[in-house]
Amino acid sequence: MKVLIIVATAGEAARLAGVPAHVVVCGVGAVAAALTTQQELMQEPYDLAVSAGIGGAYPGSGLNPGDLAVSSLMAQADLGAVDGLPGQETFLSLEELGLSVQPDQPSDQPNGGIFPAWQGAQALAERLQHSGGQQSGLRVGYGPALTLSTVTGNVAVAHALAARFPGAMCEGMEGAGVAHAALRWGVPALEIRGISNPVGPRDRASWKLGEALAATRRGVEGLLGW
Ligand SMILES: O=C(O)c1cccc(C(=O)CC[C@H]2O[C@@H](n3cnc4c(=O)[nH]cnc43)[C@H](O)[C@@H]2O)c1
Repeated sequence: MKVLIIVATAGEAARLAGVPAHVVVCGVGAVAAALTTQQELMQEPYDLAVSAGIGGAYPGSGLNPGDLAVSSLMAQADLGAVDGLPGQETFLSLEELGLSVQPDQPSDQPNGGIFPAWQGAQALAERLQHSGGQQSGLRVGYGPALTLSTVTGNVAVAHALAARFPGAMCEGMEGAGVAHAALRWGVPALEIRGISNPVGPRDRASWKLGEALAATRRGVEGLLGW
């Protein structure tokens, strides 16, 4: 299987050195990720496009820093509108607004920026949990991977996002961009995130970057059968 791996930063790419896949650094954010994915898919055919790197774990995911999240879907979770008075705001998704990221979709089936993951994702998560996980204590979660342009910085918003996406595992800033570009090329997509921090109040000093990067590599190696 020929795999394209998109990471946001050079530090994330360095920790994937030597893996048998094409690893590309896109910069931070879904737009950067989509543009880079598109550019790579235009140049060569791939069987799978993967958004990989560090990420936050949602409350209720059961994941802690150093664990691993494998996506069941990639969602651009902040696409929509906020309605209502201050303190009583509700979020309206693109689907609720009758809008779509795919202009060719029938108007009664809008795509609100939610992209299903590669069909092998769940089996990968189970395999990683049962093989590597048992030896090293690595916990592997399988569920929605949310993409946001602004990192979530408080518990209330973290819970609201987790309520909108039941079973939400992780938050990053690129996954839906990779998935959106891949969809346009008919290439399956997947997101793999090593957990660096809980989603919520910003406490950058406590992030477990080394452990998160190691978990990301474990996930990528498991995917590539390496
Ligand atoms: O200093 C900060 O507040 C800060 C906030 C977000 C990310 C960073 C980075 O240095 C890494 C950028 C990279 O990290 C991913 N990431 C990691 N944790 C989260 C999160 O809780 N929510 C969203 N994104 C996260 C993201 O994909 C970026 O590419 C520093």
